[in-house]
Amino acid sequence: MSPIASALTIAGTDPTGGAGIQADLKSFQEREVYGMSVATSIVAQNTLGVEDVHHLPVPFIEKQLHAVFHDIAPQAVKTGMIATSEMMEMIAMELKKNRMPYVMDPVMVAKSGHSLMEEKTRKTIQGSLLPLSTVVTPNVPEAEILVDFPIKDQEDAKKAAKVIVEDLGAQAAVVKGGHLPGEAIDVLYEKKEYHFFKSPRTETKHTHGTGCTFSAVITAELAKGKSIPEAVKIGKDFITAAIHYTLGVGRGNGPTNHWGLRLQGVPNNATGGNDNE
Ligand SMILES: Nc1ncnc2c1ncn2[C@@H]1O[C@H](COP(=O)(O)OP(=O)(O)OP(=O)(O)O)[C@@H](O)[C@H]1O
Ligand SMILES: Cc1ncc(COP(=O)(O)O)c(N)n1
Repeated sequence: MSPIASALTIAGTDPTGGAGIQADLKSFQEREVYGMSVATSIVAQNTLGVEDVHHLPVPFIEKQLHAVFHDIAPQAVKTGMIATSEMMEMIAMELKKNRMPYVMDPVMVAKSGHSLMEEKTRKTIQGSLLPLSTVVTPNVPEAEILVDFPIKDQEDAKKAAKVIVEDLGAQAAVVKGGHLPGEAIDVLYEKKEYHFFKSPRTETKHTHGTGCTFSAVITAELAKGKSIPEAVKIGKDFITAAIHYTLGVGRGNGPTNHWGLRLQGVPNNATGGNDNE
């Protein structure tokens, strides 16, 4: 067993720290997992919206990945914003060479409405990254694109999670309930079973980066060797507290509180890494 667990995020940036790589690193740190990051796109954004996006050249993203893999082997990896098919195909090749638990957050559109993924890339996912994933964590609009049918309620979310696993080839899928009315219920489908993770809905506009944070915590817990349902449970508790203990930062849709769960006195369960070498 490695002395400590480490995790890698491959994603876009948010200079205001609420979403993307910055939110992922804060989440890894809170779970006492050593965090590493590879940037795919530099995004000029804040809590008011996305101003501009600069994609890094694919060979440069590849160099960053090599820099990590040649030095510190992570025990788990996640992807967030992967804007182009070329990026996606290169990352898929690297993940095939470096196998470890892999969480895919299929980021497509920012809450502010700005597209973070080219239209044609939405289809590339299915043939490249999705079948490699240990857990896929779409929100409702993303799941609708992946499965190609509307999701109006929990029954539809259940169907979608099953299709993502049984037809599209992910090991497990969590369809998040943030965009459905009522309680915030996330549906996990894994090993032919459903698990439901429920929390009251907090009435707030400060939900910037909730999906990034949730999937980063799942990644951190898989790096420690937790099972998928255990990791999702911790992810859900973490994001529920992060939304509840709002910081009130920012002029728009503010970030969540990454130390919210700590305020409830919940231990981080730090353990050694899950050896997958
Ligand atoms: N208002 C809320 N109150 C409580 N939980 C919420 C709320 N909104 C979202 N959640 C929870 O937050 C997590 C992320 O869900 P959401 O559907 O917002 O993801 P997302 O749209 O991908 O997020 P983002 O695009 O901001 O990264 C899920 O566990 C969801 O249930
Ligand atoms: C780099 C990056 N990744 C993901 C999101 C999604 O977060 P949200 O939907 O809350 O804007 C984002 N805004 N920026």
